[in-house]
Amino acid sequence: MNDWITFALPKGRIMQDSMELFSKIGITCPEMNENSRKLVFENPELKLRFMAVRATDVPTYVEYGCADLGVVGKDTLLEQGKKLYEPLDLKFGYCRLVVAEPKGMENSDNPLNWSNIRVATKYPNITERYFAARGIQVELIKLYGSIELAPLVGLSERIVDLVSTGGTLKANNMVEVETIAEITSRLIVNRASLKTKHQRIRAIIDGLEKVIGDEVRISQ
Ligand SMILES: Nc1ncnc2c1ncn2[C@@H]1O[C@H](COP(=O)(O)OP(=O)(O)OP(=O)(O)O)[C@@H](O)[C@H]1O
Ligand SMILES: O=P(O)(O)OC[C@H]1O[C@H](OP(=O)(O)OP(=O)(O)O)[C@H](O)[C@@H]1O
Repeated sequence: MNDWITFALPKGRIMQDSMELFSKIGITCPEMNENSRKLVFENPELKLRFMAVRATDVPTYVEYGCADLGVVGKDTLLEQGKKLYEPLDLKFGYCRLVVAEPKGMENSDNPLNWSNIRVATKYPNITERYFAARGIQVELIKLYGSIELAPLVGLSERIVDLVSTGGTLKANNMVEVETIAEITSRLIVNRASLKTKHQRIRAIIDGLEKVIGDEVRISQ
């Protein structure tokens, strides 16, 4: 089995973009198109295996070598701070990590005057670091989803969360006040696999790099 390549892919929105990109360098898995509750899919002809995992668990599977390669949002990498080899920005999954607050509040609320604030977020480490660098003390409330609910019910006025279309903020009567980071999906690689399966992994990285470069050039 050691000549197989295993990918850890997040079950959510990144999965389809990942497989679309991989198909451009011949990495495919017809078994994944079947509707099932399976978590591992194989393409025996190409000796490829795909694991469908929670987005936040992708770095763990790659770190421990259960997967040779993984696709994960930069937000998750920044939050977890694991030392993983991250050779490629895959350029999809674009969104921004922002500070937001209820609409109207921004008129009287100058971020330069913040000294002690409460923030609800899925990203406590990034949030803590971001505000600490500016000398702002932050009381963190860790949530696991639907972050935009927090200000509506008085849990916290401010949130740190991802924004893509801006639709969720708007629907919940909130506005962005600061951008913390621009986010895209990244390819991550297990360091030992990079040595033991060097040829196959190098070919995948180089192939993807070329496809992404070509796409960027065409779109410019
Ligand atoms: N609205 C969005 N638009 C574009 N990309 C997004 C958006 N929200 C999240 N992402 C990116 O997709 C990644 C996975 O998000 P997804 O919603 O699929 O999983 P999740 O529910 O956040 O994670 P988990 O399953 O571990 O709780 C995020 O880490 C981020 O990089
Ligand atoms: O700007 P938009 O295009 O509206 O996207 C932003 C929303 O997408 C993500 O939530 P997700 O759908 O992952 O749900 P969750 O909050 O339950 O994690 C993010 O946490 C925002 O809530």
